[in-house]
Amino acid sequence: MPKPERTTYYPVMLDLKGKPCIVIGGGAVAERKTASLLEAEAEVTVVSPECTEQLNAWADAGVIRCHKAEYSEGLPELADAVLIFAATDRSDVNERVRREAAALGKLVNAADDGGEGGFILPAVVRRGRLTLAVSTGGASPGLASRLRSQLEETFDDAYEPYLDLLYRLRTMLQSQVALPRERQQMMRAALAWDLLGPMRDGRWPAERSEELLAHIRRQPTMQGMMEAEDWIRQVLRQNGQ
Ligand SMILES: C[C@@]1(CC(=O)O)c2cc3[nH]c(cc4nc(cc5[nH]c(cc(n2)[C@H]1CCC(=O)O)[C@@](C)(CC(=O)O)[C@@H]5CCC(=O)O)C(CC(=O)O)=C4CCC(=O)O)c(CCC(=O)O)c3CC(=O)O
Ligand SMILES: NC(=O)C1=CN([C@@H]2O[C@H](COP(=O)(O)OP(=O)(O)OC[C@H]3O[C@@H](n4cnc5c(N)ncnc54)[C@H](O)[C@@H]3O)[C@@H](O)[C@H]2O)C=CC1
Repeated sequence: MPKPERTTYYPVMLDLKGKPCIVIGGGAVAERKTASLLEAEAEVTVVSPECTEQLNAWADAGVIRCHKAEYSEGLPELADAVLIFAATDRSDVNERVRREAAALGKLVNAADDGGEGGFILPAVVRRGRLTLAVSTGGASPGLASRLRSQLEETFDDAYEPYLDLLYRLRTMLQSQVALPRERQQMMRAALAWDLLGPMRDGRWPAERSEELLAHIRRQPTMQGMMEAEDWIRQVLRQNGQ
């Protein structure tokens, strides 16, 4: 069988907080794209004569801006947008959005093509600071969705406090340990403690993380990390390992 053409997409994590984005169309697909933009705290404008109940509720609550009109070229919101989404059920309209975006040198996501507009969306799992994204490059969005469900089972809520602890530890070491090599060594030691399991099964309650951080703050060296490790072992033994 001849190998069909394949695009190698470039994955990035965008910070869209407070950034203007525009969604053309107001159906189920537009709602899903808008929901993920809101999760990222983007400023969303929707342009569509008809909108889903949820989109209307967001507009009424002032969470998004909504223009109840058909798309037409030259919208200032489109020119200002960092990202553009064409999500109507009319391929001719989506194509016009794609052309206008291209003329402005902007990236566009078109819901009805295999990614010609510049970018496609992955299926996403979030656990606090952890983001897992799955893409099949447009080959099978349904499979991307199924894999996302599987990941949701494997990667549970324990990752949220676990990553919060790692984040706070890393931030502390960045300000207290001057040598990057020593910091890296200390972070490797912290990862090896593998506190995820104990956080999951209740052997490591949240206040223990505070105590651990205080301990390392008092002695931000490899020696301090080794002593912290002994203390962790003791805590876990007490809590019935
Ligand atoms: C190229 C891409 C462009 C883009 O939209 O970014 C695109 C395109 C198209 N999707 C279609 C159909 C479906 N899309 C989904 C679901 C999702 N689609 C998403 C992304 C993408 N969809 C991008 C590629 C992603 C990748 O492959 O990696 C997800 C991951 C993310 C999101 O949308 O936020 C989200 C899952 C979220 C989750 O569950 O977590 C389902 C399943 C369902 O609804 O349950 C179906 C029906 C089953 C099926 O067809 O597989 C059609 C055909 C329409 C038709 O037949 O008319 C097209 C158009 C075409 O292929 O030309
Ligand atoms: N990328 C994806 O994940 C998926 C993409 N699709 C594609 O996305 C398209 C849209 O799907 P749904 O949201 O389910 O359709 P829908 O029929 O629920 O919504 C279509 C929306 O487009 C709006 N619209 C129509 N003409 C317009 C215009 N001239 N200007 C502005 N808005 C206009 C309508 O008001 C309506 O809100 C489908 O036709 C299909 O091609 C479908 C499923 C998944």
